[in-house]
Amino acid sequence: MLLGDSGVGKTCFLIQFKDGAFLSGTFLATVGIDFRNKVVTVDGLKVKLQIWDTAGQERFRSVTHAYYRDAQALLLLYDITSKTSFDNIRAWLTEVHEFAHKDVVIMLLGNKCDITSGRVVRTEDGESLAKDYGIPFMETSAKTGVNVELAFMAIAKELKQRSSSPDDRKFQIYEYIESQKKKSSCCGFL
Ligand SMILES: Nc1nc2c(ncn2[C@@H]2O[C@H](COP(=O)(O)OP(=O)(O)OP(=O)(O)O)[C@@H](O)[C@H]2O)c(=O)[nH]1
Repeated sequence: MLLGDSGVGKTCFLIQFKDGAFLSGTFLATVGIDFRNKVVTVDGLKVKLQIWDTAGQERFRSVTHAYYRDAQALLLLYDITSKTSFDNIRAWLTEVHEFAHKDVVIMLLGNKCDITSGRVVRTEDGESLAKDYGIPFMETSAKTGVNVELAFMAIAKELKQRSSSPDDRKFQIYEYIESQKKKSSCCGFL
C-alpha cells in the first residue's frame, strides 16, 4: 500500500513500476483508493503483488484507514522538494502504528530525486528519520524510474521470506537495498 501526502507521486510511482511510464503534466489527485496488480519473479517464484494506491488528501483519510490493517507492506512516500511532506511523515507513521498490523513491513521513500534544483530535504535527513523508526530508506524517482523496481522487489523478497520461512532470516532487506540502490543524484552512479 502506498501512503503519503497528496502530490508526493504515489500514483506515478505505481504506474512507473507497473507500466514503465511516467505521466507528466497534469496532476490528477487520487479519489479514495485504487489498486493494480503486477506479477514479479522472486527467486524463481512468481509472486502477484496487489498494490493499493491511496489518496493523500486529508478528506479521504477515513476511507484509507479501513485498508491499513490488511496491508502486508506500506511504502511511505514524501517529496524531496516539499518540506511539509517530509515533516508529515511522523504523523503518517503514527497513523500506521494505530491502524496497521503490527508486523507490517514499512519502507520510507524520498521521491522526485530527479529534481536537483528544487530539493529541500537532504538525503541525510531521510536516512536519519528512517533510522529513528528502524525502517529501510531510499530516494526514488517515479519520473526516471530510479529505485522504483528496487523498492517493490525488496518488499516482495521480504514478504516471500516471511511467508516461506519466517524463522530463517536469510534475506536481509537492509543489506539487499544497500547493495542495489542508486544514490539520490539519480545519475553518475552504478
Ligand atoms: N519530477 C518528478 N515529478 C513527479 C514524480 N512523481 C510524481 N511527480 C509529479 O508530481 C505530481 C503528483 O503526482 P501523483 O503521482 O499524482 O501524486 P499522488 O501522491 O498520487 O497524489 P494524490 O493522489 O493526491 O495522493 C504530478 O504532477 C507528477 O507528474 C517524480 O519522481 N519526479
